[in-house]
Amino acid sequence: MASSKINSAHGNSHKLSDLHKKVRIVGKIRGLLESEAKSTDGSSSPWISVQKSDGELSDCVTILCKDPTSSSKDYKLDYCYEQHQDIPEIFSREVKPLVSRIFDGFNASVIAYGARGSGKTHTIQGSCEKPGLAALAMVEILSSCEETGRVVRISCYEVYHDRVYDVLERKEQEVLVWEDRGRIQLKGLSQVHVKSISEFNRLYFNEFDQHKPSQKIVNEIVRRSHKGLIIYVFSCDKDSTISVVGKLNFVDLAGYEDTKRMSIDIPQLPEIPRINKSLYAVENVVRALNANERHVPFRDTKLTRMLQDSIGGASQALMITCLNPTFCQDSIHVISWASRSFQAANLTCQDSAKKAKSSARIMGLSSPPASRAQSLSASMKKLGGSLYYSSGKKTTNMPHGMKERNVLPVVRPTLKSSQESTTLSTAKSMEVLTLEEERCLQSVTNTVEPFTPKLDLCTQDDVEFNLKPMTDLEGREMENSPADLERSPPISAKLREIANALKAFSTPIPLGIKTPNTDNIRNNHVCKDLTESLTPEVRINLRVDEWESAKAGTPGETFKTHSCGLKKSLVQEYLKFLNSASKEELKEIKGIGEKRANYILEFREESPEPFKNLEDLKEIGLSSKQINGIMRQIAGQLFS
Ligand SMILES: Nc1ncnc2c1ncn2[C@@H]1O[C@H](COP(=O)(O)OP(=O)(O)OP(=O)(O)O)[C@@H](O)[C@H]1O
Repeated sequence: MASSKINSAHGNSHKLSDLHKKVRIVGKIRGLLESEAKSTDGSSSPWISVQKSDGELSDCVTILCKDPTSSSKDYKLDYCYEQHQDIPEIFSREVKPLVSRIFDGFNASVIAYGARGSGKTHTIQGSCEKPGLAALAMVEILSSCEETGRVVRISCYEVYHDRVYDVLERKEQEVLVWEDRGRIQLKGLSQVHVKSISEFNRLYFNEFDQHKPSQKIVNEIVRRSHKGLIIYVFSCDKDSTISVVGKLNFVDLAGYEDTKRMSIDIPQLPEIPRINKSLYAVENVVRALNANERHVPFRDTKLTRMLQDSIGGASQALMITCLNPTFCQDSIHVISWASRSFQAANLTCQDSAKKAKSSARIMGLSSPPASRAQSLSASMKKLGGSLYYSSGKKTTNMPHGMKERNVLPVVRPTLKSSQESTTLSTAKSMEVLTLEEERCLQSVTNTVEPFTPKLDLCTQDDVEFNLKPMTDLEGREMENSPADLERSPPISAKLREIANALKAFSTPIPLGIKTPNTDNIRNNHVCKDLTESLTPEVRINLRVDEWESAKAGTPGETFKTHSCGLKKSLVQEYLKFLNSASKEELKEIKGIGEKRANYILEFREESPEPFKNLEDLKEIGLSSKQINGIMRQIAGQLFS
């Protein structure tokens, strides 16, 4: 990976590749508590250690965790602050650059995540004596606003049981999270004008400390919730019209705790499963953002919805993974998740560089970088917004190439009225980012891939599709995930018919019939539309080639070959369906709403059979994960 670095306005170095990351993921190992220092044997090596292969210049760091119950494991993150590195250092290296972005019209978020007692509150909130990142940011923002005449306001909230409550103005009523054309509105959340740091301290510490005694008692029962602070910077023009310049969010997430491992002596709080669910939701959002997935599940919880305009789109976020200095199984869980999200971002960076390079090769472009984007967009326009190989085959590797006909709406910078102040700032940010990232993309990868920063808005289509269950670290579906609760009714009748057709197909296989008995199949066949597709190519392949070869193998091999053949048939049937079904039939399929159906039809006008393999489904805005999910579900229907 490119190790070239650029210096920010504050003398902090950031890798060029970091500019592509939505969420930078760093670790922080908490300092030892007095009690821990006493019980720690100074001669033994710590359970957690950080390796920086290239010193401070490392692109990433490796965190080695010694698990007494199993072998040591290592995890990679963007960076990790060790015990001796304290909050002011994290502030100047990580948060200060975000603060300066607020004044440029961007939103940003700093989120602390970790096991219980790992130092999240210490990092974000700190105390009057040892201010945390939020207070340090406030000092910086206030001093800058003093010079520019800008106004600072803050809001504090608490998310408890997926309900948002105002902390500065206590009331029974919960805060409502509304989305208005991509703008997140928090109805009922008070904003308080802050002019000095002492005013801020009084509001911030007093309000939160009501719920958080500074001296914690082990196994204490306190209300456990996520706590957030929003710092808004407003500018005031000559007509005294106030508009938001940017906002900076600080979130102190509730601690992760594995309930399965909790001792029976420790009273289990009823909110823990819900807390863990909401932590998974944050994880899923961060991973989707870093993996550059088209769909980001912001709608899974109130908290992720609240943060939508401050971690998605043109915003940037910092995730601080707080780690316990003494052995903690929950910290291993947390760091393995963080490492996965970090790697998702890296794979995306490498992937887009590779894709762009191969596109460049395919297009045979040899023009200098500056003119490449132009020539590319010209060819795209000529070809109706799609990229084509010279052979006429559509490329599937064009994550941004679909911008001319996005299935998911793309927020374009529109400068409308002064009422839309937040939109104004977002729009401005996006313009700036487009240029910045486009320039950066060209210098890092020397590519021709067009870059379109997007703020994905969830449409009704996405809501329908967004019912995929949240998964835990092992990819298991979480119990009672919102997706379970709202799981859509059984797959549409059309797919059931496909499944039935496939069941019918599967019958003759063990008999070793080389050509399908179409009469039998037709008799069992319930789907009139599919009668034409009773002898799919794949079936013949299975009979003649695979079945024959499998016959000679062990029962295991035979079974494998047949399963593989069935899988191929299922895929072929599904693709055939997408290539031929009417709009209404398409809309019956989970994941396909009005927009995707229109898009498919439009696609079919260009080419009679646009879907030749599952990869082609990416062109209707589905990610690999979503495609796999659909196929798994269809296959599951065979046995329902
Ligand atoms: N860097 C540090 N150096 C020394 N002590 C620390 C440090 N960070 C945290 N602590 C102490 O560790 C204890 C736990 O920290 P903190 O309350 O911030 O954890 P937490 O992750 O917010 O816990 P919870 O999940 O319960 O909210 C506190 O007593 C705090 O003062």
